[in-house]
Amino acid sequence: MASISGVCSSYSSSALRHRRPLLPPKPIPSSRHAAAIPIFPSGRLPHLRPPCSIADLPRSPSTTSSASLPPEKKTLGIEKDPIKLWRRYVDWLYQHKELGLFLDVSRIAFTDEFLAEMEPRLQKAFHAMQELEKGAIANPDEGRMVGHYWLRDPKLAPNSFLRLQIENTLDAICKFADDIISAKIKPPSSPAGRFTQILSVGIGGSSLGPQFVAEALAPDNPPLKIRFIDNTDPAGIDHQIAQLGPELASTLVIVISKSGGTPETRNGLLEVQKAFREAGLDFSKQGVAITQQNSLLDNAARIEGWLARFPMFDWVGGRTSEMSAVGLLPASLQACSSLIILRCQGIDIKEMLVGASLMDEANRTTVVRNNPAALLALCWYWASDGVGSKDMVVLPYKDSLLLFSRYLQQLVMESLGKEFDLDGNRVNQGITVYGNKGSTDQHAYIQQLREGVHNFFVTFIEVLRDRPPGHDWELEPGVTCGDYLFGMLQGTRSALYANDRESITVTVQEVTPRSVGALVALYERAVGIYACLININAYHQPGVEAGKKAAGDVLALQKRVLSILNEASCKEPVEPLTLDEIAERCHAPEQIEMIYKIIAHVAANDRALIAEGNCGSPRSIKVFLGECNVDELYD
Ligand SMILES: O=P(O)(O)OC[C@H]1O[C@H](O)[C@H](O)[C@@H](O)[C@@H]1O
Repeated sequence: MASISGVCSSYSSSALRHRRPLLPPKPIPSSRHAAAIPIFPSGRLPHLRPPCSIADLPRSPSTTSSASLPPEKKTLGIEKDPIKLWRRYVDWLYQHKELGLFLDVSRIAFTDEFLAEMEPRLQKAFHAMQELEKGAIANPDEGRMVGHYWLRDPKLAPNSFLRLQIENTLDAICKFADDIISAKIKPPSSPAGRFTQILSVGIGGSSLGPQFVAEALAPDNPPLKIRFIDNTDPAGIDHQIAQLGPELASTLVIVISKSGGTPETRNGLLEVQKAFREAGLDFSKQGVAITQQNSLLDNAARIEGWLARFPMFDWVGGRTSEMSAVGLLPASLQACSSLIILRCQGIDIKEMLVGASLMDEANRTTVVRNNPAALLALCWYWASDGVGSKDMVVLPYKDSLLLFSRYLQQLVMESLGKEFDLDGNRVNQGITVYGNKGSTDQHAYIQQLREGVHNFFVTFIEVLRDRPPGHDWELEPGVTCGDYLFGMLQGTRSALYANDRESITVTVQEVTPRSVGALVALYERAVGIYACLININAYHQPGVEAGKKAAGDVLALQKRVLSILNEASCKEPVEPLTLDEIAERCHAPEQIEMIYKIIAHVAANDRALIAEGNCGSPRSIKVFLGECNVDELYD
């Protein structure tokens, strides 16, 4: 049995959010004072970027710009006169009639000068987006097209092969969902005679969209309830499997991974398959894969004869895959009331696609004030000086939209958070996104937003319809519960603005498949346009690879450590080793800290490793294995 004295098992991971120090409030010269251009800490000049160089965009030489102002000047420029503000509100209010969606940018204090300056850059961004939609290699590093817009309008796909792939996949999803919901396809050994649970195994873009949509749109008591494994945390996985209990026999497991080789997803699958084996169930009769053709996952699913396989396309990125099989299959399975199961359908995925397609259409106009995604990108640029100097706090005032900010966190931060621009300059770009929901968050951190460090702008998401018709009542004369929610949103917006905190408000009538599709499409396009404005590739994620590689190195080192300990523990008498000795025998003296952490972790997990000494003073520790495995091969 493993044991280690002290507090070795209390290691905690570091904070999730990476914060960049704010730029010092140096004066930024206007174009009329171009001579005194300040050098920023990273050596970059945030307002002097060339246009987006996606595809074959013409490159214009850098020009001096006053596209944004330092914080103190912006504050001075914030309009407070209510009548002038009302005029600004009316002047700038964007409405999408068919979608019932409004965008209010009046509480972002951009100036006419800023608009004029951004206009040519936005036109270049529009051109780049047109090229992207036509099939340009918009992800140059990976040599890939970027085709998520085709998913909701397949006729836009650059050739008929791709169009058919999209259409056929959608047909296959609808048919499969119908067959599952109507119990035409059943689990082999469930007394229920139909699937009753869905377990989605995936991470990042292969999970965040489905989680967001399930939270937003799933019916109250769906006959097919969805749950998620989105980590390699064994306790978290156990928790999900334990909650399924005997219903594992009627669980449809959807394994989602574009690459088909993501370790967390593979581990989740292996854990679930083990649970199936232990329950005497045949996983292949209940497993579905969504992945690229011929990936490791695809091959395993094919060889093992899983229930179904659906394709992920090379030209759809994980974080923009909600309208592919990744998002549509889980959504289409989340059916309504079990009483009418034979006539019941899941979340209306076609409506989601319509919402996204209508929003895409609106975002194709080159008239900036009529283009909601461009307006968002413009506001982001203004509010964060085009360098991410302010964070984006996303506050939907609707419980069902709780996961929108989490979904946007990946979409925005993985797309925009880049070290280099398209010309190879080090820019360390990005915008930090966080938020949960209002008014809940008013009782958590709004205090700081109102009065504390001024390093953010807010996006309120407002939903006009409080609850389905016929259910409302007045809990005070003339006031409903929903009126309170409305009041909280409006009050917070006003209170923040009164203290010079800028905000955007997106309003939808209701949370429906259509409005959810529209919101996804709105932010996808805003990210694309903003990426063009700051001249970065929004469609790759080179930084993620570094962490994955480092994790692989840690596991390789762990195998070496265990192998060396095994060798020493097989000696007669057993030879306990100090950390220095282990590091030396691993030929990795520089890795001694990691070796210490590996030993502490293994020791905390009953893995036959004995560490004597006080973990508070690592040099005193001596380690050996409680069992010698002569045949054990750790490499
Ligand atoms: O879908 P997968 O290939 O399993 O990838 C899952 C996730 O992996 C990486 O972390 C990427 O940075 C994400 O963009 C991606 O969504």
